[in-house]
Amino acid sequence: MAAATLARRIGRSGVAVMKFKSPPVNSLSLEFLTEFSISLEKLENNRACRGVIITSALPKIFSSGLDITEMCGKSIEHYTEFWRAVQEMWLRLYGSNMVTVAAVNGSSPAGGCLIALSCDYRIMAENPKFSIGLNEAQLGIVAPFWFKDTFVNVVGHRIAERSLQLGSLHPAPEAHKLGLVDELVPEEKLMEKAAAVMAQWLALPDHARQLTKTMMRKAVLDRLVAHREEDIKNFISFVSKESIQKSLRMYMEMLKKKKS
Ligand SMILES: CC/C=C\CC/C=C/CC(=O)SCCNC(=O)CCNC(=O)[C@H](O)C(C)(C)COP(=O)(O)OP(=O)(O)OC[C@H]1O[C@@H](n2cnc3c(N)ncnc32)[C@H](O)[C@@H]1OP(=O)(O)O
Repeated sequence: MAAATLARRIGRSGVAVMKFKSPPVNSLSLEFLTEFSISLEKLENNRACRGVIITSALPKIFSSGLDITEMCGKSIEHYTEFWRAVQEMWLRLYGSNMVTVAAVNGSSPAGGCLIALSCDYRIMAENPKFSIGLNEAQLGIVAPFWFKDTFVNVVGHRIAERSLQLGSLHPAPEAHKLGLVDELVPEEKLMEKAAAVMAQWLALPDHARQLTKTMMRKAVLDRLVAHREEDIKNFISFVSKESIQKSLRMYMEMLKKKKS
C-alpha cells in the first residue's frame, strides 16, 4: 500500500510524523483509510511513540475528504466495508492516547476537516486560499452525528450549527477566528510550530493527560461504538438513494468542469 506514508521519526522525542501522500488530493479511499488506521494502531502500540504530527506531503491539499468515487455506484457490501473503515479511522484517531497535532498545510474539506478536528491541536498555514470545514450539505449529503459531535466539541454548538447547515468552507483566517483551528502560521513555519506545540503537550505526565483526554472524549466515542451497526445501515440506506447518487455524480461533474 502506498497511500498514507509514515516517516519514521520516532527518535528520542517520541514523536512520529505522518505525511499523507495520495495524489492528486489525498482523498480518503478505502485503501487510504485502512492504511491510516493500521499506521495509527502501530504507533499506538509502540511504547516509544507518545505523539504524532499529521500533515500532507502534497502541496496545497491536506485532504479532500472521503473519496466520493467510493460512494458512487458501488455494492451494498462495498458501502458497508467503506463506512466501517471511516468509523474505524475516527475511533482510532479521536480515541488515541497519543498527543495528536494536525499541521494543516492545505485545504481540508469534509472528511479532511474531520481528521484535523479529531486531533488535540490544529495549526494551519495562514494562506487565505486554503479552506477547511464540514461542507457535506453542499454535496446534498448530511454529516453523520459523530462528525457533528466532533465539530461541536471544538467550536461549540452555535458555530457548528450554522457552519454545518450552510456547508461552509472557511478560509484559514476565518477558521482561526471561529476556533476551528487553534493557530495560523506562515507555511514554512508549520512543522517547526507543530514540533514546539507537541513538546509543550508532552511535557506533562502521559497518564494525567491521557485520562483527561478520555474524560473529555469518551461520551462521543461511546455513542458511535453503541450505534455502529445502525450508523452503517443509515449510511447504506442514505447513499443508496437515487437522489443522493445523482447529487454525488453532479458534484463530481462540477469538480471536473471547474478545471476546463
Ligand atoms: C448518513 C451519512 C451519509 C453520508 C455522509 C458522507 C460523508 C462524507 C464526507 C466527505 O468527506 S464527502 C467529500 C467532500 N469533499 C469535497 O467536497 C472536496 C471536493 N474537492 C475539492 O473541492 C477540490 O478537489 C480540492 C479543493 C480538494 C482540490 O482542488 P484542486 O487542487 O483544484 O483539484 P481538483 O478539484 O482539480 O481535483 C483533482 C482530482 O481529484 C478529484 N477529487 C477531488 N476531491 C475528490 C474527492 N473527495 N473524492 C474523489 N475525487 C476527488 C477531482 O475530481 C479531480 O479528478 P480529475 O479526474 O478531474 O483529475
